[in-house]
Amino acid sequence: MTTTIMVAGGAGYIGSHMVQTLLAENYDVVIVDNLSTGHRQAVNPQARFYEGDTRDRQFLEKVFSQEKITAVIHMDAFSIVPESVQEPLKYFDNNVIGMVTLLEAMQKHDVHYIIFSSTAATFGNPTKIPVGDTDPQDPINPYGESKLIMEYMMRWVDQAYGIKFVALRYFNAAGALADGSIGEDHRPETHLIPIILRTAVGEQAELKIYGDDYQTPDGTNIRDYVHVMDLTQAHLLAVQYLQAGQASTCFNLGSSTGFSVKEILQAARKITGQPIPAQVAPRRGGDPDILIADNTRAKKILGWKPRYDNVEDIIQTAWNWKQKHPQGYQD
Ligand SMILES: O=c1ccn([C@@H]2O[C@H](COP(=O)(O)OP(=O)(O)O[C@H]3O[C@H](CO)[C@H](O)[C@H](O)[C@H]3O)[C@@H](O)[C@H]2O)c(=O)[nH]1
Repeated sequence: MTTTIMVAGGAGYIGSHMVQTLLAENYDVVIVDNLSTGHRQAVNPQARFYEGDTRDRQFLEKVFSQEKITAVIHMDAFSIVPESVQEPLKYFDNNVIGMVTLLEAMQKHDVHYIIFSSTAATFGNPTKIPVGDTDPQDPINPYGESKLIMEYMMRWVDQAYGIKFVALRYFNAAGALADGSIGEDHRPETHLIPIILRTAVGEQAELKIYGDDYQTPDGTNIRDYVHVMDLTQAHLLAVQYLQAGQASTCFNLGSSTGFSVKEILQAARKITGQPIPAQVAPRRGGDPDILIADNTRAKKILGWKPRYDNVEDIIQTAWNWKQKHPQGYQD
């Protein structure tokens, strides 16, 4: 019997890669996306696409009535940290209210499984590195707070209605499908690797390195870059984990290796063969010194095996995408 999976946010960066992984594994896929940050061109034609907003009860009612959904992969959220600080209500409205209506529809239509895109931002400034799955969560921005609220909501909803969840807390999602056919296209773009590659092709004069006075060996922030296709594999395993009757839980998803901004820049210079000018600028604000995941539990319990263990390989896939789509998606 085919299993139908709804990907909320399936036209977004991670969502479009998720859809690709599910289709490759012969799942039947339903995409829900309002295209506010996703792209029509990123919608995989092999999936059934419903254009609409997860906060819209009538819209969700239509989708859940027409489709027999086994599990929801919820990747639909705003995720720009500085924007969330400027406009917190926009984040609580989109992220938290969207989760309320989605869980309501799931309850009404007897959908028992949800895999949720959470974030390292739920930890705030971590109490230790690497960050373990059960370490204290204390967000320092509304984006992280909204995702933590969503984690809590799912716990209560599981208790009340038996909807099982796996929350996957991504560290720094990066890279693209290896053939460069889909990739990362945020507007505005705030993420390090796409900005570096934009600088490599001369679209931007120089990379601004936001601070070199952090408590790290070269003074720049250290992050844990994890390939987007490795993230999607973890979601697939999480669906299977819940279908096997396992308990709701949360996992940190990262490579468990950290790279500084300067190290990423060096790796990108090597991959692209371009000089990529860079200049140290003031701190951007809200950046913890170091974020590295402890991925032991995800590996042990889900059987997750990240395939990209080399940051140059990750950057290479992002470069493939950039070279094939210099202007990103055309919609
Ligand atoms: O032009 C730039 C862009 C980024 N950086 C630096 O590069 C590092 C990575 O920045 P990103 O914006 O690529 O990623 P973040 O670590 O800020 O954010 C990621 O992790 C967050 C959780 O901590 C959220 O989940 C967020 O959505 C996700 O993209 C940071 O030290 C940042 O200061 C620069 O120096 N220059």
